[in-house]
Amino acid sequence: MSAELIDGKAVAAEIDARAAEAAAGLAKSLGRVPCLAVVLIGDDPASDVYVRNKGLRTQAAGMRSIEIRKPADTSEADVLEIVAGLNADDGVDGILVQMPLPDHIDANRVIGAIHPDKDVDGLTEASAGRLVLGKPGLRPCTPSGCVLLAERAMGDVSGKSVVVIGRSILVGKPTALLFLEKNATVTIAHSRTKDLPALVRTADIVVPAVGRPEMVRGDWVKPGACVLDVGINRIPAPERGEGKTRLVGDAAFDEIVKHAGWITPVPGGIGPMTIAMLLRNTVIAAALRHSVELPDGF
Ligand SMILES: Nc1nc(=O)c2c([nH]1)NC[C@@H]1CN(c3ccc(C(=O)N[C@@H](CCC(=O)O)C(=O)O)cc3)C=[N+]21
Repeated sequence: MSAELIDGKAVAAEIDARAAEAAAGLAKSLGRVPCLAVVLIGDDPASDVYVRNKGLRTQAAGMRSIEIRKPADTSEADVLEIVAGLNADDGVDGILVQMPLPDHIDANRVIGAIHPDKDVDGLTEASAGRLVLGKPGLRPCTPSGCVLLAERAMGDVSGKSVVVIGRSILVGKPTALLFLEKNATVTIAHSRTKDLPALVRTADIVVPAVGRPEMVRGDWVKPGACVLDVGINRIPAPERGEGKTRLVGDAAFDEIVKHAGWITPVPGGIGPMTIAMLLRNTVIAAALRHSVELPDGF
C-alpha cells in the first residue's frame, strides 16, 4: 500500500480562489479591495522569498499588498512606529511582521503592538486567548492549514489521535488546540518526551513541526496514518551538483510514503497552505472590521 499524496498546492489554489471571490464581494461594500501589509526587517534570503510569494499571491487574489522592507539595523522603536502606522491606517486590513526578527528587537513586543483586529497571523495575546477560550477569532495560518488538509483527506477528525511534535507558539501549540477544537485526542510531544517513536506509533495523525530534517522515520508511523509535515529544511544536495541544496521536511518521506495513509510533500504541502490561510484571514479581518457578511461557509 502506498500513501496518498496530499496536494497542498492544489488545495491552496482553491482557497486562494475563494478568497479572491470574497475579496471582490467585499470591494463592493468597502469601496476598495482588502489589503495585507507585510513587514520584513533584514535581508534573510528565505524570508525574502516567502515575503515575495505572499505579495504575489495577495495581488493574484485581487487584493492590495503593501511590503515594508527595512535594513537589519532598524531599531525596535522604528519597527513599533511602523506597526502603529499600519494599525492607524484604515486602508490596511491585515498586518504580518515576518519572523524571525533581528536579535536586538523583542518579537513579543512587536507582535503585542499589532492591533488584534488586524492580526492575520493569529499571534497576539488576544487571538491566542480567543483560541484557548474557543471564541471566534483570527487563527494562526499554518495550524489552520494543517487541520483543513487533514479534514479534506480523512473527513471528520473527531476521536482521532493526534501527536503534534513541537510546542512552538507559531505552530505546535495552536495546532494542538485547533485539533482539540475538532474533538480529536491530542498529545504535544517535545524534546523531553520519552520514547517519541513509540508515542508517534499510536497516532492517527502526526504533525512534525520542529525543524529537524527527516527526523520522523518510516517505522515511527502507523500504517494508514496521516502525516502533515510542517518542517521546511534546506539541506545540501551534492547529487544535484556542487553547492546545490534541496528542501526536505521533518518526516522521512521516502520511508513513510510506503505505508502511511496520507502524507504532505515538502515542498508543495503545508507551505502553500500557510499563505492561502493568510489570504483567507485578510478577507475575514476586513469583513469583521467593517461588519460586512462573508459568503456562507467561508
Ligand atoms: N510572522 C510570520 N508568519 C509566518 O507565517 C511565517 C513567518 N513569520 N516566518 C517564516 C515562516 C515560514 N513560512 C512559510 C510560508 C510559506 C512557505 C511556502 O510556500 N513554501 C513552499 C516552498 C518555498 C521554497 O521553495 O522555499 C512549499 O512548501 O511548497 C514556506 C514557509 C511562513 N512563516
